[in-house]
Amino acid sequence: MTTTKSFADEASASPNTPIVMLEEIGKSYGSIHAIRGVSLSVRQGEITCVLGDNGAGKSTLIKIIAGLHDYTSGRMSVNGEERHFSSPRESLDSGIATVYQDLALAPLMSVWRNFFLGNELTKGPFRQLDSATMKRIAQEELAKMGISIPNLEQPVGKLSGGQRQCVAIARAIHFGAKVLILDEPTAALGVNQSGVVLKYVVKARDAGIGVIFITHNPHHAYLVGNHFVVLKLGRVALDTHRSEITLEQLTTEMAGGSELEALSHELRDIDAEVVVDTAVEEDRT
Ligand SMILES: Nc1ncnc2c1ncn2[C@@H]1O[C@H](COP(=O)(O)OP(=O)(O)OP(=O)(O)O)[C@@H](O)[C@H]1O
Repeated sequence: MTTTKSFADEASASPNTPIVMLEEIGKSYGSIHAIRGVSLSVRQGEITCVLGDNGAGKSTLIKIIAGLHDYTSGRMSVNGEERHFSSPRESLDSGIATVYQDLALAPLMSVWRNFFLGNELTKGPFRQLDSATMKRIAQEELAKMGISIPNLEQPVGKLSGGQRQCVAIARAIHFGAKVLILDEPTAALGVNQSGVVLKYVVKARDAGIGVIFITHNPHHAYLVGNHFVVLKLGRVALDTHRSEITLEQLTTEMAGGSELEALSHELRDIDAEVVVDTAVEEDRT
């Protein structure tokens, strides 16, 4: 299916209607079920955090929404319309921008060139690059997000990891993203840099974007999230609103939650058996 509607056409959608909705989505690779029965809603001006350990199915979920893989069961709708993306371009044209951990930036190119990478502005009959306008817009857009990069001529590779994430987020918003998928944006960053990125994630939300924040860090998720979905072995283990969970509960859930509790019971039982066995041994002697 290749309907490519601009999100500008969807301005009348109610803020409470999910922009992207996954219902019981599943994806199998042959006999391997990467995810099963996953439901998720992304709403305007909300941050939905998707948490999960390695192999939980986070990447698979991103790939489906970003148009890299089709799903094999369930239903995905964008603005109420069922969609099966067959390319990343289709997802992007539907207003969904994905910022990957390894960022699609060209490290040796200047910050402003990276900002317009693939969307360059031209002028005149010979379509020369309109560098002056691109620099001005990049400066304005970054300033709007509160991102201060004094020299936009410097190669983007010279920026800190956090600044690079911020440039990628600002770029996605400028080019009309209504949904922003952030793939572990703080995974490779220290505390300060993570803080900078989380601030811009909140700014994106406040600009009315629906954010999907993929992370394995419950502390980062809880700082910014409105909604939390924990994936385990490809299934939803927890789906809850911020008002219904504390950071401690979220952290416990991520650390293994009920499995840890079951394990501690088992260990206690083993302990008790050892005590009984020892007592019996002592009685015999
Ligand atoms: N192309 C594939 N072919 C076969 N199995 C796959 C494929 N991609 C993912 N899987 C399996 O699906 C499950 C979910 O993987 P996925 O990469 O989505 O998890 P993840 O939460 O993103 O993990 P990580 O944080 O380690 O990247 C895993 O068991 C994985 O081995």
